[in-house]
Amino acid sequence: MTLIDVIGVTKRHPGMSERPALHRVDARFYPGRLTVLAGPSGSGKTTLLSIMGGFDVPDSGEIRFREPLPSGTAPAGLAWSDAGYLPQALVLLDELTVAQNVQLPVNLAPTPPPGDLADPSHTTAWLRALDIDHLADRYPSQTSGGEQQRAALARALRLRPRVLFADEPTGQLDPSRVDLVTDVLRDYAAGGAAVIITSHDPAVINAADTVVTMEDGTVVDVVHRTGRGAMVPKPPDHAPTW
Ligand SMILES: Nc1ncnc2c1ncn2[C@@H]1O[C@H](COP(=O)(O)OP(=O)(O)OP(=O)(O)O)[C@@H](O)[C@H]1O
Repeated sequence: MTLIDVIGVTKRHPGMSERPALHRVDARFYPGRLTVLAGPSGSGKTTLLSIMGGFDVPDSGEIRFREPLPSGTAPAGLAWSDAGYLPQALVLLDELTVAQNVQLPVNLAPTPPPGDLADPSHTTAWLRALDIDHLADRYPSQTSGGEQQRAALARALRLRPRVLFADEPTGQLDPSRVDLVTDVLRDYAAGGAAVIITSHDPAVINAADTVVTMEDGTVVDVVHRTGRGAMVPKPPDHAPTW
């Protein structure tokens, strides 16, 4: 079963007169998989991700969420516990420390998170997993771009969302940290979440369970892997549109 269906989505940004950013895009996203949106610069990856995450709206077409996501909800209505989003711009708050930034979704949640999820030990665990626990008490401006990127990823994962959207999550990292973050994303997906990211990095694309390749605002190829390196053209329940 899919978790997210993208159905006939077209998007023309303001000022785009000719080719739209997305043209009748159909795509399906599955839980338990790390999916990479790949393709050349300007092919529409960020636009698709931001529409799925509720930061932009399509001109036509729709995004459908399936259980356990709240079906019938528009992307902008998703809670942080449903969907975490890592934008390219990171948007860390400068007046909060790294740890406080990561804890922020707990403090902003309209209802208390379940179990002990509010406990700051979860923030510490994400900081440790992403190798930035030694920076917990620094302010973002006192950290490197790659460290800020990992802090923003920890924040997106903090409420253990069922889907994670991440725009170029390794774009500012050196190769060893690319491997670390890729492993974290793979492990998180293996726990049952849909992890959907954009990337140009061959190492990240190679580690993906599914690679959706875009060109000129359309999906031109979808490859699912059964295990590392083993490629299959389609999953068993795959629909003919893919
Ligand atoms: N806010 C905007 N206003 C006008 N055009 C935009 C805007 N955002 C994106 N575009 C255009 O839409 C198209 C798709 O852009 P998008 O950012 O989705 O591509 P991308 O595949 O994510 O690129 P990259 O790999 O460089 O991040 C491009 O032609 C881009 O110039």
